[in-house]
Amino acid sequence: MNNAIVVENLRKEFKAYSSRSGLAGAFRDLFTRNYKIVPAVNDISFTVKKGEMVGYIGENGAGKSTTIKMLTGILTPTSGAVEVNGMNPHKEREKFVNTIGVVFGQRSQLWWDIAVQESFRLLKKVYKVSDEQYDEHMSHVIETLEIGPLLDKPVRKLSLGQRMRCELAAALIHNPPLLFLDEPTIGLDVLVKLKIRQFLKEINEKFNTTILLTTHDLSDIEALCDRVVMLDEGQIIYDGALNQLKQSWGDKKEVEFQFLEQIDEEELVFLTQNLEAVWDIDRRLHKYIATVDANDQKISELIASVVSRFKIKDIKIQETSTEEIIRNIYEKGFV
Ligand SMILES: Nc1ncnc2c1ncn2[C@@H]1O[C@H](COP(=O)(O)OP(=O)(O)OP(=O)(O)O)[C@@H](O)[C@H]1O
Repeated sequence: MNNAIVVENLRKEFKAYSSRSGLAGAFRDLFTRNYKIVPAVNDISFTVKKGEMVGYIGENGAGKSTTIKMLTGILTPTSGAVEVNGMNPHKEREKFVNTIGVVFGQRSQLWWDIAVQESFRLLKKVYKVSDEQYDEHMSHVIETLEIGPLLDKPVRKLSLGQRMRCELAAALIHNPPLLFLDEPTIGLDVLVKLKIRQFLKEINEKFNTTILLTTHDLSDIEALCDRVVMLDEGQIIYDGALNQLKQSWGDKKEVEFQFLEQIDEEELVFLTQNLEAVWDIDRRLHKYIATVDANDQKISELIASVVSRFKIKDIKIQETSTEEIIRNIYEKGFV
């Protein structure tokens, strides 16, 4: 068995009630069955190999958390099949939960009012981890994530960055072969982010831990994942190497024109007709940022025509960043 996750035609439908206002409206909707069925996850299929670190990305509401909830057994699929670590997450629950670790960045897994080490102790019991296993594994985790001084503090007294490091440590108490991380670096400062990324790389290398990572921070994905699965309105729109995604855009570059003065509507039409996509305009600074085909001949012709027509202050050309590539895929559907 080489796969950690196998998803086949997975679907989750929710009832979307037509929002009548107030409690009475909500009850009326419920009893009059005034709702539409909306697929949050729409017949998706993908596999993740053991030891892979995969970025699971998509805009708000794309269906990422719903997928993770089905993969961890929190939600039951409407249809389709899921196999995680060779098991159905809804059967053999006790055995199953021992093989996964979960971090939901937006929701605490730790008990709010008790000291972190008490939470750890309770989880150790839940997962039936022996004292020896705990000491051997967790002393390293605690040291690497630098959470030793936090262990006797109640969770409610921790900062977000401190709590997230403790959440990650808690997900690792039983050293699971598979980690689901749903926005683990949300709201964290750069140093904590770097620490968490470094740590994830380390456990992946040391234990061959499989990681499915959901984040809106593409620098997390670039730092950790070779592969991305991209979701849009519940459907997979890209599944492949991050590098390949970049290469498919290798023939495009971004050009920033800064003019000396405001250009008028007619000139803007000329500009948009000659550029592939103008996507950012700062009228105050007379700046226009656009994607162009990276064919050198075409770029120099374009620049010559712009220079002859406008009073130019500055022109900058650069490779399109991954962030822009992905934004453009969502906006324009290019892959
Ligand atoms: N319990 C629920 N009942 C009804 N609709 C739901 C429920 N949970 C999620 N949805 C809907 O399903 C869709 C997908 O939501 P989901 O939370 O999976 O998106 P997401 O990709 O994780 O978004 P985000 O990046 O904002 O966290 C959304 O339209 C959401 O409103």
